[in-house]
Amino acid sequence: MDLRRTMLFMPGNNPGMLQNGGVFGADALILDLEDAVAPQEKDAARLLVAQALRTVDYSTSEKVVRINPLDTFAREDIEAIVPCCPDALLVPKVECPENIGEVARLVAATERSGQEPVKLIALLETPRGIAEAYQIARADKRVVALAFGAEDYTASLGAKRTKEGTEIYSARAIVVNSAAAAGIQSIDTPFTDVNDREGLIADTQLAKQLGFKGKLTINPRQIEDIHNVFNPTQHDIVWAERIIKAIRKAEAEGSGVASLDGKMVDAPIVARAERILYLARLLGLVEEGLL
Ligand SMILES: CC(C)(COP(=O)(O)OP(=O)(O)OC[C@H]1O[C@@H](n2cnc3c(N)ncnc32)[C@H](O)[C@@H]1OP(=O)(O)O)[C@@H](O)C(=O)NCCC(=O)NCCSC(=O)C[C@@](O)(CC(=O)O)C(=O)O
Ligand SMILES: [Mg+2]
Repeated sequence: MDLRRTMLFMPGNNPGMLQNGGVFGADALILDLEDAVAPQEKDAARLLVAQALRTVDYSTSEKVVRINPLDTFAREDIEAIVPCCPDALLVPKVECPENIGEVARLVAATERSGQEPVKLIALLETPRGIAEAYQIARADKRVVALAFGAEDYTASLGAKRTKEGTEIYSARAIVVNSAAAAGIQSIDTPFTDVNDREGLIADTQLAKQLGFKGKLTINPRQIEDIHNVFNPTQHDIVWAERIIKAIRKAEAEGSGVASLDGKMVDAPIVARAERILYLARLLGLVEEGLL
């Protein structure tokens, strides 16, 4: 599983940000050719992003490029960017599975032989995209995640954005459920007030509670807080270890159900504990081979 707790946007027309992106420890970096770049700067940004992919060391961060929508500059973006070996493309304003099919076809036609296949992440930010989320998630084997964009979504709805996010609750739930049904990740919308730490933490906790596996990120100062929310706590890890021990003991005694602190422990609880320990091992929070 690829970690995508944070996916940091870097405007594709900002050489300083593109140069420094690797030092912040984001799980993924999104070199943006879409909304962060004005129409008259698209050509220059495409060249800059291609150059950055070839020359900048982004350390362990996944390299993702947000291309433009199919009805604008997607073809030019794919032709210029795919040969520079990004790990994935973030495809904005995806409305139907055919959009993904078309991008996948263009990517396949551009990839060089022997090149690692470029993954796709579908950004759902329109009412129709939300309505077709599951079909989009299953549209092509390259699709590894659904991401949610609340600003464009609420603009299309004509709904007012609030800090509490009641207006995006149902769309968030659909994105999470559709991604899980298709066996891929879901990534939440960015929190746009970079000076409101408390708000960011609360919004990320809500996203995690709903089932999201990460959050789009717009500023390096947001990374640590988002990681802290998505990382398993020491309390989670201790709980998960106790669950695994309890179920192993029950199994040794011929039972599939255990009891811990008076609560039933069965398969879904064990699966949750295993996920916590898997993530903890991936993050180096517990020793390899423990349990
Ligand atoms: C928000 C702000 C202006 C704040 O500026 P500030 O100046 O206050 O930041 P400071 O913290 O003071 O910066 C301290 C130091 O960090 C450097 N630094 C800052 N940000 C950095 C970064 N991202 N990458 C690398 N470096 C960075 C900076 O250069 C400085 O370096 P230095 O001068 O050397 O000290 C700035 O972060 C920024 O531009 N973010 C990216 C915004 C963006 O990409 N938006 C489009 C994508 S979202 C989108 O499209 C979603 C959606 O699709 C979804 C939907 O639909 O909902 C939609 O449609 O909305
Ligand atoms: Mg958008």
